[in-house]
Amino acid sequence: MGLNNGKVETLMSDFLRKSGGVAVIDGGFATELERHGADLNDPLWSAKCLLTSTDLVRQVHLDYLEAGADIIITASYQATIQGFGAKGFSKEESETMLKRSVDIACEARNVYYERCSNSASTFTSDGKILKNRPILVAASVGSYGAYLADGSEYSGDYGDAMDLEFLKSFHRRRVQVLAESGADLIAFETVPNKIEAQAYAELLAEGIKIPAWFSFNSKDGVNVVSGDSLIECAEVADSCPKVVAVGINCTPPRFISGLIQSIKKITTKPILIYPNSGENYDADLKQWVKNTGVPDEDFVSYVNKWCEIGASLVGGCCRTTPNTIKAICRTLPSRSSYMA
Ligand code: MET
Ligand SMILES: [Zn+2]
Repeated sequence: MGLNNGKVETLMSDFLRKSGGVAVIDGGFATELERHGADLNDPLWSAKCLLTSTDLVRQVHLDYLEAGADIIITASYQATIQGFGAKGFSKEESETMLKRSVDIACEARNVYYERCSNSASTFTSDGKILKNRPILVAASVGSYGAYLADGSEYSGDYGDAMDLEFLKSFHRRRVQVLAESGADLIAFETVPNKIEAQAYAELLAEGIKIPAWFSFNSKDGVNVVSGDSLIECAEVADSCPKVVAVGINCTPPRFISGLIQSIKKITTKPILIYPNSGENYDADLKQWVKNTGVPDEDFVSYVNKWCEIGASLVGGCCRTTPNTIKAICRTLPSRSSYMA
């Protein structure tokens, strides 16, 4: 076992200890860019802003840090070499764009640390949190379904012909580039099925030098969106030494407690959760629509319960905002010490 392995495996436990046991992940990234006027109706979705609006990308990262997030997730969710290629970019240019997503997040972290050291208090009059603390940059990898940009990250249905080698070769170079980019870890987000989890696990074993988290999505509170067993998906993550946290994102808040209970039966790794606002994505309309089922009242009121039953990383996904993250920080006992 090389030097790096030791560091890889303890990154998250060290970070959580320094963060007081619970760490805060940022909130919706793409939907926050949209709230600021970005038009993401494009196969690249949020990654389009890596081409057109890098200042806005940096600003949204900074807004989340100032709202109290300890982990910021890069704009690379839908950034793929194949997706950039379809727009006429060369392989080299596409790789530069992937690296840029990490550079921008690291720049935001540097600006934030500067603001912290120049500020007399940790809580400014306009409600910003300027507290020097460990901050991680997580390089986002969205699924093959996200690249397809047809909503299939919410169906997980890649057809019967899909195979593991295809998915591995689809993601391989992207994962290698992000792993060498200066990010602290890779966030495999919104993983919709078991075969994609297996592909990621096998890619990590190909000499990737940074750790990763696996975060699945569910639309029934029992299985992942494809209908594959969440337990089996989480077992894939659990068996992978470089995976330092397992959990759920972009899933309605009302399902989260049950999903945490399932995951904790099969792993002792830290559990992460960052639900969406409880609305559903309509792939045809390309819009988030209110669901007609059980209402998801302000999910912040559930956060301490989720931590009591086993979550140690909490944030928000689509349609959540810096205000959501601020409210999460305010409600966590370990964080309220430096909140006004
Ligand atoms: N980190 C990504 C974002 O917030 C996750 C999207 S889930 C569809 O944009
Ligand atoms: Zn989401």
